[in-house]
Amino acid sequence: MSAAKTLLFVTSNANKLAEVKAILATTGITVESKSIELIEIQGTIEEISKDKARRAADNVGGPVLVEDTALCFNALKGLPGPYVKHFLKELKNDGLVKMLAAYDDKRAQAVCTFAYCEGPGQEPILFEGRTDGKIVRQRGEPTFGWDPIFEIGGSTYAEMDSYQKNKISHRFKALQKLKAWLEEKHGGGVAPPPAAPQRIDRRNLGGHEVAQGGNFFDSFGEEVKPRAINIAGDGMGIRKETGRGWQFDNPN
Ligand SMILES: O=c1nc[nH]c2c1ncn2[C@H]1C[C@H](O)[C@@H](COP(=O)(O)OP(=O)(O)OP(=O)(O)O)O1
Ligand SMILES: [Mg+2]
Repeated sequence: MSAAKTLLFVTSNANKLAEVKAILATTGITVESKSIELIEIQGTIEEISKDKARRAADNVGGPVLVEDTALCFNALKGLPGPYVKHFLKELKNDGLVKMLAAYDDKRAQAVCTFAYCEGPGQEPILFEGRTDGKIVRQRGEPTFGWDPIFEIGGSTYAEMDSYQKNKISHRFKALQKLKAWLEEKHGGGVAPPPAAPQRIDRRNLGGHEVAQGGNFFDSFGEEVKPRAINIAGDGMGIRKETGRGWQFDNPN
């Protein structure tokens, strides 16, 4: 069976989903989603992504796409890497910055690894994207994970609008490879992107879309309840219920 033009992206992260949808919006590939918090093993980035894909395929009983993101500090030989989620949860961005205080080398790599698995028992295929940057003190809106501390070309990811980030990001680069592979599989059947890419504000995650899959979690381990709400009458947003009350953002 050939790869489908509709992908079922299994993730618990609403921000990832929003970026994947934005990046693939003009390609003719439809992204459906299911929110499952998959067990993540210890190992290399590749081993973790493949295992995640197998678990997701077993869970849904069909073709799935998953993704694992790592943030690799040069001075720390690639750590925290795929374990960055736990570091971020406990130490926050400020603590991640402090981890490099003893080192002059602030270089880091953002690594995105998509794993596509055709179904239970099938070998997952990997598509990896890497973006070089450096770790700086927080700048920009803390909308998505470690975006405020990852700087490239003078701006942190968090200081860029979604269009800028999605042009250079680790996720974009990985999806380019996935797209090329799908095009090959379909013999050119996937539509090429139109000239002008769609501009999507990644702070407005589209409550309707992300709400379909179930529950999402942020990097701090708190459940995010996507709701369709209208902020100032000009967009959709996410309403986040935390122990501290309601917030209108989703920082994971
Ligand atoms: O572009 C990004 N910019 C900033 N932060 C990011 C990005 N992409 C992932 N992140 C954060 C989310 C999580 O704290 C960790 C990856 O962990 P990771 O296991 O891949 O994500 P997750 O558990 O939130 O979702 P999933 O259900 O797809 O595994 O880095
Ligand atoms: Mg995860």
